[in-house]
Amino acid sequence: MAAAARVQCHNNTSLTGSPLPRRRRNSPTLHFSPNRVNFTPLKWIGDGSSSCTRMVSGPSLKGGTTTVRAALEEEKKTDAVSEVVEEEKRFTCVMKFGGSSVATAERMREVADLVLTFPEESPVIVLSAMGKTTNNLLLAGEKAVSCGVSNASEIEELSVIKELHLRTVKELEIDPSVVSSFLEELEQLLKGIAMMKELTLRTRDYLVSFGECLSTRIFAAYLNKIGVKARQYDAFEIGFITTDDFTNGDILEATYPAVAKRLYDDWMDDPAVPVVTGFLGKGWKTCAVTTLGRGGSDLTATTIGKALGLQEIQVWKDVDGVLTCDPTIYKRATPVPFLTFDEAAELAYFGAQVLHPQSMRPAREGGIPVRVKNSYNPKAPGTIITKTRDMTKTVLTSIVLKRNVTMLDIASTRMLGQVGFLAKVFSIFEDLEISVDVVATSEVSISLTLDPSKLWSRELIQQASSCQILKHFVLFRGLIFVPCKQELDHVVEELEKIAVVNLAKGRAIISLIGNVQHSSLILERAFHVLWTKGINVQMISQGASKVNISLIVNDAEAEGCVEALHKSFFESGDLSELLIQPRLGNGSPVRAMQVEN
Ligand SMILES: Nc1ncnc2c1ncn2[C@@H]1O[C@H](COP(=O)(O)OP(=O)(O)O)[C@@H](O)[C@H]1O
Ligand SMILES: N[C@@H](CC(=O)OP(=O)(O)O)C(=O)O
Repeated sequence: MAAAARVQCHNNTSLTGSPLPRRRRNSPTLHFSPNRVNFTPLKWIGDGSSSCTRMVSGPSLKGGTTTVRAALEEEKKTDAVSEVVEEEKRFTCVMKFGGSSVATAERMREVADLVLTFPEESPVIVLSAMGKTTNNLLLAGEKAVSCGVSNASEIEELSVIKELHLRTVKELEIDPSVVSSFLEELEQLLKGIAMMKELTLRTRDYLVSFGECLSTRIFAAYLNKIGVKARQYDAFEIGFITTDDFTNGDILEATYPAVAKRLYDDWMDDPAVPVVTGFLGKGWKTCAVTTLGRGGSDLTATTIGKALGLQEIQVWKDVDGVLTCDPTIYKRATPVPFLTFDEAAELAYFGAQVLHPQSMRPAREGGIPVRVKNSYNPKAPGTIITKTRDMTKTVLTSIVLKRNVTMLDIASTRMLGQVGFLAKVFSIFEDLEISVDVVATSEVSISLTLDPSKLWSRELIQQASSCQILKHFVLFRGLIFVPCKQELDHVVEELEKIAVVNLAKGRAIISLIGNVQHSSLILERAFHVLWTKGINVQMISQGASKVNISLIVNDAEAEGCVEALHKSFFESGDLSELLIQPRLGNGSPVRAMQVEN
């Protein structure tokens, strides 16, 4: 990113393959140059030949501007030049900042500085809600259901949200009216929930949307204040169309052209850095605000990346990239420099909070690299995620833990043949809208695990830090979900019509993300480690994705397993050396001669 991007084109030939819609011509040509805290004319450097070269950034403005004018006059605004001029208006990247990156006024300032340190970029900014605001909104909503209308204004989390946002605008010295009407509306909404004594999924999505609506308004106002022209956008107003699955909306195809058109049209009319709400969309039938699932701002960023055909998607977090395991589980986790979309998607699906499970899809489809960076440590190289990478020396990339998993062993009562049996089992899960994570089958039985975030009631009770009985609950993004016994009983009841069911709670999935081409080496290591610790693996599955091997163990033992596995795979020498030294059963390397034989 440090080097200036150069785009070369030949006169009278258009730039081919541009994913951008055609735009009005002859509009003023503007370039995002944050060093000057304003937009400046782009620079051109004529090379005297039949081709012209556009310098996207560089030290001198003067000569470049003259050259543009000369070129425009000389060429009488030929198609080729017009195309180059249009090309210049492209956004180059999307920069998404998560809640931890914009948790306070100071952090917002740092993020603005960070954006300004990339003068060669013409970014679209995506923001999440400040700090823990989404969790606080959810908790406030839950409390409102039972607190009574007269107490709704006193909900502790509402005060925390108000205080944080008012303090932030004050510290950033921007007009409080940017947030005040939203905060009043939020209070009214909580009173409404208290009056109805009900919090539907639709209302819940509307409620949490306040977080991103507030953070983006503050940040855009701050950029404007420091002289960088910025424009705030609510994603649900600019074409983010989703399914009507409240709390878990899926982005629909219509989103891509709609978002591209809106952002480009606005830029052409009045150039300004777009600051877009992450996480939010609009249901295509209901037209109500939807959310993309927790952590959904990553998906917003990759969707914009694909829509605009950008060069890069950056997701800025509070860690030095994707790490070899969750640093809150084992602190000696280290950054993984390169990942494929498949590895990242698998890692996210199997529980690594660092990325939204669906977020890799648009990036993969658009072939756009995703860079995971640390906004607290921008110098760290981070992780770059691309379609392919050299896997020859890769054994294991990362270890992911998904906790509080329920495992079901389902054995056929032989009322159905094998094919009918599997189909019936899965149709039961489909009817009950319960996701299955890991599956292992034999002719007459099937073992599987259920996705805890789907299975367990959405009822929130309290924040993790104050809970004494953590082990009995699903912990998800700092919130605790109480188990919904009814839901589970219902699954078992349905399955028992065709099978004998054994239900085991308190399990964990340890996913080994890596090169499954070397599965024997991975499994040999993993089983050796677990055997040494006296741990029995209860189920194993090698995913069709070719990047994941999942092991099911008791939840209580899971963290210890991750730590031991991490030590063995990442802290005891370079495993790739073993790839050219196949081992004998006793663990000793085979001699080169024997390999050749
Ligand atoms: N393999 C992993 N690599 C990096 N972070 C991980 C991993 N697994 C879990 N995490 C957690 O994900 C967090 C970052 O994700 P998230 O909280 O969604 O960031 P943000 O809110 O900034 O987008 C980290 O602080 C870390 O605790
Ligand atoms: N604010 C939403 C969306 C999001 O993406 O957040 P973050 O980027 O902080 O993970 C959430 O907490 O789920």
